[in-house]
Amino acid sequence: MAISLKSAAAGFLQLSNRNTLSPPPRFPSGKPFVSTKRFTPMAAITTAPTLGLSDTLSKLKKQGKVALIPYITAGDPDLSTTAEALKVLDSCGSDIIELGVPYSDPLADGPVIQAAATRSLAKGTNLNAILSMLKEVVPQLSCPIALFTYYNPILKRGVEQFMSTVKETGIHGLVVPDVPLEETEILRREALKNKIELVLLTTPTTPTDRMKAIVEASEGFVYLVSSIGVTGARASISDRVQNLLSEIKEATTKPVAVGFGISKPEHVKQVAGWGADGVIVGSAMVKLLGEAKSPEEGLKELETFTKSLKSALA
Ligand SMILES: O=P(O)(O)OC[C@@H](O)[C@@H](O)c1c[nH]c2ccccc12
Repeated sequence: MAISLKSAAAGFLQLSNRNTLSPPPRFPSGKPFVSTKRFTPMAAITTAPTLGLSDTLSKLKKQGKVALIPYITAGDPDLSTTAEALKVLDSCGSDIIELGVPYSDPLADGPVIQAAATRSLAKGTNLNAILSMLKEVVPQLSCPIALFTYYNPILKRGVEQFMSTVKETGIHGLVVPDVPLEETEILRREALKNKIELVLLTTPTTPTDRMKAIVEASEGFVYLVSSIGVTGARASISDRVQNLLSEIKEATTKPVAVGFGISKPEHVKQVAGWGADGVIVGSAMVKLLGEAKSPEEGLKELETFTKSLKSALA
């Protein structure tokens, strides 16, 4: 079941109007992730710590570049492939990677990401397994990771516990699409305490004063949702994004990344040309990985696709 992001005008998704959040999902009892691939400890020790989200984006801005920000769903088709996919995305020039925690009720997701979450949960993927995988893989990456989760898995674990556990993995950012602005205070406080950048989202139907509050509170970058509705590749990107970008840029000097629907090199070029500091591509990446004939096939297609998007930003 997906709800239109139109309702996000009141904050994010209308979940804030719920008296009680739906019961948190029961995470399957997946085994902790144990990679078959070992990295040489020296690589981990000598790798310079990666920059955070905002530092990465301001460095790119100084170079006159726009960030490529892929999203993939953790555990689809499986966690070992996710670990390899993070390395492929990093080596193909991704500047930030959004890693999605699969959730049983992904209200803002379209069919591709919903199906990926269902497959991943059916495989037994859970937050603990994702975090142990990240502990192993993050030191091998040169780009920062932003963990992407709905609000419930955070509430289930407790905000303080969630933030400190997540910080131990070395990730830099957090994106929570359905946290109502009114409830971000505790999230922001705990995120700041753990030096995690909490990214907030604004949409085409968010009233200007609310957009300004969101932009003010957002860390790392501001996520501009390009169109109403749910995630999913679109044939074209609305040129309304250009005006939305200028409105936001009048309100802040923080970097703004655009997501929703972007699925081709020409989309990437267009959105970058409209002044975006980052371009987010999710469903198109998830489809390649999750629907390939084999994990190896999916990783190869992911590499080719990511390189095509990267060259569109050159
Ligand atoms: O899938 P798309 O249309 O390329 O959009 C990016 C999106 O996948 C990613 O940022 C995301 C995944 N799930 C979300 C839920 C809400 C907002 C954003 C997201």
